[in-house]
Amino acid sequence: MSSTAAANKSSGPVLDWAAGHGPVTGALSATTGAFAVAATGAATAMPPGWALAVGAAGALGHTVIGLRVRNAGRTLATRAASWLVGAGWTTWAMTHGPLTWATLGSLATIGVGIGAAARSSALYEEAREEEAITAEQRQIAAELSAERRAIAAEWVDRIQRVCSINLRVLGVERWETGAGFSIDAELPPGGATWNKIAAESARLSADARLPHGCTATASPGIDQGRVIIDVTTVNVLEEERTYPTDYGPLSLLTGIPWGYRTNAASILAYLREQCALIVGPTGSGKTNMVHTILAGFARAEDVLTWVIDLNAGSAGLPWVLPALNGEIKAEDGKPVRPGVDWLAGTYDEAMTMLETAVRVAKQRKMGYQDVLAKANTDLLPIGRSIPQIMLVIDEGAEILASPDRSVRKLAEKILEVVRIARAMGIRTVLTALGATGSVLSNLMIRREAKVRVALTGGETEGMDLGKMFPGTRGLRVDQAPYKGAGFMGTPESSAALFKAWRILPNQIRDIIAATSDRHPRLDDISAKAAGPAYARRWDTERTAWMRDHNPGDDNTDARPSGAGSGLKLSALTDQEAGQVSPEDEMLRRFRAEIDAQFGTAPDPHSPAAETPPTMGGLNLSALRGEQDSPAQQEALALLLGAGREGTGASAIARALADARGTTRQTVVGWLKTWVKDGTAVRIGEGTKARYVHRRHAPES
Ligand SMILES: Nc1ncnc2c1ncn2[C@@H]1O[C@H](COP(=O)(O)OP(=O)(O)OP(=O)(O)O)[C@@H](O)[C@H]1O
Repeated sequence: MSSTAAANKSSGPVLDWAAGHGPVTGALSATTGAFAVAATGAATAMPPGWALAVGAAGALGHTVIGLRVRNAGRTLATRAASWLVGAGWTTWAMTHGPLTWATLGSLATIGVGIGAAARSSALYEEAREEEAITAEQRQIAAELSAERRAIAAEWVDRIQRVCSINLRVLGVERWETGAGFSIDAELPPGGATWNKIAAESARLSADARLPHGCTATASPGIDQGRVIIDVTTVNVLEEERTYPTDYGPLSLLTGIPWGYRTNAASILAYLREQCALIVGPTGSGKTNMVHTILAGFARAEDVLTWVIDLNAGSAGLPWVLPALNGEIKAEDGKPVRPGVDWLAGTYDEAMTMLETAVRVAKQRKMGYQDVLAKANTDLLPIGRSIPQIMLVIDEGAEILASPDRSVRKLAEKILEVVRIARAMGIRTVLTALGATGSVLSNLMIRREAKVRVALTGGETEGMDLGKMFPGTRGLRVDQAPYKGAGFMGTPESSAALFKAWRILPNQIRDIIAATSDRHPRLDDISAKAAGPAYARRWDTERTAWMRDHNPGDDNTDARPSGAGSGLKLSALTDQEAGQVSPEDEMLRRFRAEIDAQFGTAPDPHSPAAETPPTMGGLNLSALRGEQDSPAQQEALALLLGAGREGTGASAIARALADARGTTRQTVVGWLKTWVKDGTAVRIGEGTKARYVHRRHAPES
């Protein structure tokens, strides 16, 4: 660059032949330039032949550049002529003196002439360019429509050959994802239907020599005389796609994404009224799929997820342990809530959960009569204030099919939830290793669980796609020989190939952190029905199995220093480690998290808190039970704040009525529960009866 500049400097003024000029500036520049040369040349007695030489060089220079940028011959001629005319005038003016009327007048005329010629050549150039662009577009369009015409002709021919139906193609559209195209066609008169083509999907795919995993599927068109045929040409199921990292809020009402179709579009599960059944043999990617489902529920603002996993909790634990262990913190440094609302890993806990679900459903039916009447519906309006409970039961189909008597009791409860709770916002997602025959013979499941997934992962044994997706033909297990891939059908989207996103453990942790503040709380009416069984779901003895089953934790003894991969109790001080059992510590920590969100006082049950609290914040730890309903939490705080004097149901209800709308009857229910479980003590009888928190009760 600098060397070019230096070279230019040494060789005098630079002539930029490519410099742009419009018709006016070009003409002005030419005439003023010519006049200046003529005036200077005359004054300095320059030989007039020089002007001609400069003009010839100018004409040559512009012609070369013009050729290089592919100007039209007409433009080249105009420019060269301008230079030559200008040079001729300069030579004449230098010989006769530039300052005469004749020379000046002729110069002005030449200027106007050059301007007009330049304008006309510019217009010509523009028109030429436009014409070239249009021709190019015409060619692209012609090629495209030739391609479309070729596709149309090929498929008309194919469908005639395979299905004996003579279609008239109305349009062919290539997908933006580049993974295939859709054909919109008219069925011939005489009663041909789209199903006939749909039924021949496999034969059509084979005839078209589509790659594995690609299909030609027919679906209804805009009316019954039309058909849409979607043809995938690129196998997106073959690649591994991780769960999209946008963990933004979702709603059950607008659908939860469970994976993607062969055209790379997401597929949504609508579960307000439907239950779901997911079948996948070992190694097909079923656990991964359950995590994808739990991720969607965690992101939803109107869902509380209850998980039953009697298989060592592998489906639920990754959603609980990182939060319980304090391994992850929210952005503001606060502890996070687990990604699921309740996890049952033992038979007893599962039974407790199912019984609670039945109670909640029944209570909702009674307690929300006014809400239903006001909304003029028999479907409970689900939202953040009344969340839907999604009961995810890993290998639930095996529970349903079990001959074991005690397991049958669980099965009966599952079926009861499925049967009674649709309107009241409790739905189930059952997974199955393969016992679909016996499960699908159950009328209740057939009727209520219409969101269905069959993960094949290349497994052909025991896969009865016909039973899973009745009425859908042309699905073959070998079309999806990849882990995490299979078929999914919902009432809104007919059964077709799909793949679940791969979700990695660090994504699960990120989702727990990102959604911690988003989870709803169980509404008061449901929380009341759920009672202590729900409120104490994270109690030590009830969560002990999580520690026992923690992967890699082969020594289930207390491990206070947090060594190894078991529950990490690293937050324990040395002193506490010596005195507190790991179970109590886990409970203490979890309560501390709740306290961190709602109060400030230490847990009186931990050794460090034997001295009375010095601060007067909410102390939910003191209540030995996580109370999820905010109204209930406030009621407990009022009880605690009432000290030795105690308080009564009316006083608590009065305090809560405005902000929470809590009735006296509800408070009476809570007080009874607290007396029963030892949280509160009832003192006095009749009108003098009052309730005192056990910390302030006379005997303590
Ligand atoms: N959607 C997916 N995309 C890509 N790979 C997947 C997907 N799902 C699962 N895999 C792969 O398959 C392996 C097995 O998945 P997963 O553990 O979910 O299967 P599973 O059916 O639950 O098997 P098991 O019953 O043995 O636990 C995973 O480790 C992963 O490598």
